[in-house]
Amino acid sequence: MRPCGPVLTTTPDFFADELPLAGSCAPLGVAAVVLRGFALARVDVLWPLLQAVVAQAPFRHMVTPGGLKMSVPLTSCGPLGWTSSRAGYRYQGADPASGRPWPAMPAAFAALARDAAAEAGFTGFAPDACLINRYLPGSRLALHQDRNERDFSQPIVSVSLGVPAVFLWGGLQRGARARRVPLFHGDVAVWGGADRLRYHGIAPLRESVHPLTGSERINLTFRKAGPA
Ligand SMILES: O=C(O)CCC(=O)C(=O)O
Ligand SMILES: [Fe+2]
Repeated sequence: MRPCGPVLTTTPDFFADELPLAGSCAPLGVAAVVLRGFALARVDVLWPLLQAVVAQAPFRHMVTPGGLKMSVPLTSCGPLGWTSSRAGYRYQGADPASGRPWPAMPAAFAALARDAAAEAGFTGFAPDACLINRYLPGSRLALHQDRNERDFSQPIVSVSLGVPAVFLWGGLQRGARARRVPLFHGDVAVWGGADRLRYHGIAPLRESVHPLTGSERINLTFRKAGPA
């Protein structure tokens, strides 16, 4: 992993501080890092590809196994898509809303995930799932582990677009105190190895405006979900 500077623990004024951070890197753990602005130079390519994915598989609110409507609507691309329902959390090859396969993962998405993983020390990352979350002001994601994947030797690569958010970075136990780490447009968080099962979440999104996404934050989470 490349050398990392100190973690930014306060939220600076949005956007004014975004560009100076680009290219720096903030350690989250022994095998976890935020690569500041890693995706920025690729956004012009990623954004229209994302619109095409969402046109085929629109965002939808899923229901938790406990019967609650999730506050963050989501969709997926790639061979496998993460789903939640009364029956539990699982990866599926078809979009339950349409019965059709999820849209293909654009090559530029997979390349970004591979390159960010390599930058963080995980070479050869080949995601088979890209979960896409859409946050509106007030949307949040409760602390959770990403643990529906088969192979925990593979990292998680998480790309932030649009309005900044506060990433809650916890421990290996649910009760551990979570650090608050701001994530900006273009930042890529990567966690694996000893940090692969760290609890994490997103604090309620603040009201803000970004030139690309308006009041929204979009997150792309790349995983290797299926068998090797
Ligand atoms: O939106 C984020 O940055 C995190 C998303 C996440 O943890 C998930 O979808 O499992
Ligand atoms: Fe997660």
